[in-house]
Amino acid sequence: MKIPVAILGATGYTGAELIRLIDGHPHFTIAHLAAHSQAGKAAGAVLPGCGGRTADMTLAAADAPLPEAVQLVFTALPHAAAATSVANALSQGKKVVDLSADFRHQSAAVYQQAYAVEHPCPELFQQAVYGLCEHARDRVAATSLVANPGCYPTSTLLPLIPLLKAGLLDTDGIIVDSKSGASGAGRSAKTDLLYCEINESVKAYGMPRHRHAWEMEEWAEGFTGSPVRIRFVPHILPMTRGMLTTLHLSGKQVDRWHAILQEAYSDEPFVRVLAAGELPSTGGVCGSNRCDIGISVVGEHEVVIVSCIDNLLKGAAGQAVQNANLMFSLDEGAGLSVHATWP
Ligand SMILES: NC(=O)C1=CN([C@@H]2O[C@H](COP(=O)(O)OP(=O)(O)OC[C@H]3O[C@@H](n4cnc5c(N)ncnc54)[C@H](OP(=O)(O)O)[C@@H]3O)[C@@H](O)[C@H]2O)C=CC1
Ligand SMILES: CC(=O)N[C@@H](CCC(=O)OP(=O)(O)O)C(=O)O
Repeated sequence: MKIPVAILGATGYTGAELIRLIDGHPHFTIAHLAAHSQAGKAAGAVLPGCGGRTADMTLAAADAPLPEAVQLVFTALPHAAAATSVANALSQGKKVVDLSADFRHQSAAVYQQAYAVEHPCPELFQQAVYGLCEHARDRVAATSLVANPGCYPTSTLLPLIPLLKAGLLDTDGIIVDSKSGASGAGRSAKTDLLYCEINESVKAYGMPRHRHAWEMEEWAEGFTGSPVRIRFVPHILPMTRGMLTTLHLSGKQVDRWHAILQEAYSDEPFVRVLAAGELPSTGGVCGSNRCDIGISVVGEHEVVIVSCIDNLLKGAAGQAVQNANLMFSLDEGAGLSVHATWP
């Protein structure tokens, strides 16, 4: 018997990716799909990529009661809107993986600083686990609420955490420069994301402090005990999906850093540390749940690290399924691919 799953926010980009992953999953099955402005329509009428019998499912309203049989709920809703759906699902005894930012912070004060809105249910912060799977397995397995990490923080924290743990990084003034495909901004139309405005163009945004800078700093310290100061500049590129993050780092014993990262992730199917000096590309990871990390020593104390993920997979729906697998004591890689859709 497969485990029945609900996806709230099924008509968005991450929702569509969740449908694809859950429909192909050996242990989960889709029992309920919900949307907001598109509620009442068939999934296939709103999602051109959705096929099979799932395309005929009617989209419920995001706040409609969940079927009793549902054991797991993915909330792929905008931040602030997600929190109340999460609270409702938990009160009905469901496990929840929340893809929004609503439970990624440890205090309402930090959330409010980063998102400029008051949190609707801060009492749930206590039970939320920040689901960066490779560093939070045991806690994820033991909770009913996983806060799925943001895409930029995932691509930043995976290379940073082992080096911080080794105590070799200068922690003051880490520069994180990221590039994202336009699907990172979601499906709702925004004028600055029109084809004519992003095609043949690259732009930086989110300055002076993008909301993910708080998340990166909070969890770099949360996982390692080392307070860090991060200057983060995101960019949007004229491509659909993929994320490339370049970290400009300094510290000591830089000749050891490659080995430290390799050792940290040698048994991890979804994190690949490339040979010394080799750098990754988004094309090498898109379609997979992998994070590829490349490292280049550029001075006696200076290093450039480049990490790549698919923002919709390891940066969102893929990591969400990885977390769900852990919550249900399944094979962590069930339903996920280590292979990209290359070329
Ligand atoms: N895109 C990405 O790469 C990543 C996204 N995320 C996060 O995942 C969540 C979903 O993102 P994404 O799929 O890109 O978003 P989209 O904008 O593509 O989709 C949003 C979804 O939420 C529904 N929705 C919109 N407004 C409301 C509302 N007020 N109440 C309830 N439901 C609503 C929409 O329904 P309808 O279509 O019916 O209006 C749609 O299903 C967000 O919190 C986002 O920050 C996290 C990591 C990466
Ligand atoms: C390109 C783009 O706009 N990206 C989004 C980040 C992706 C996202 O959805 O953010 P969460 O991970 O916090 O949910 C942004 O900068 O706000």
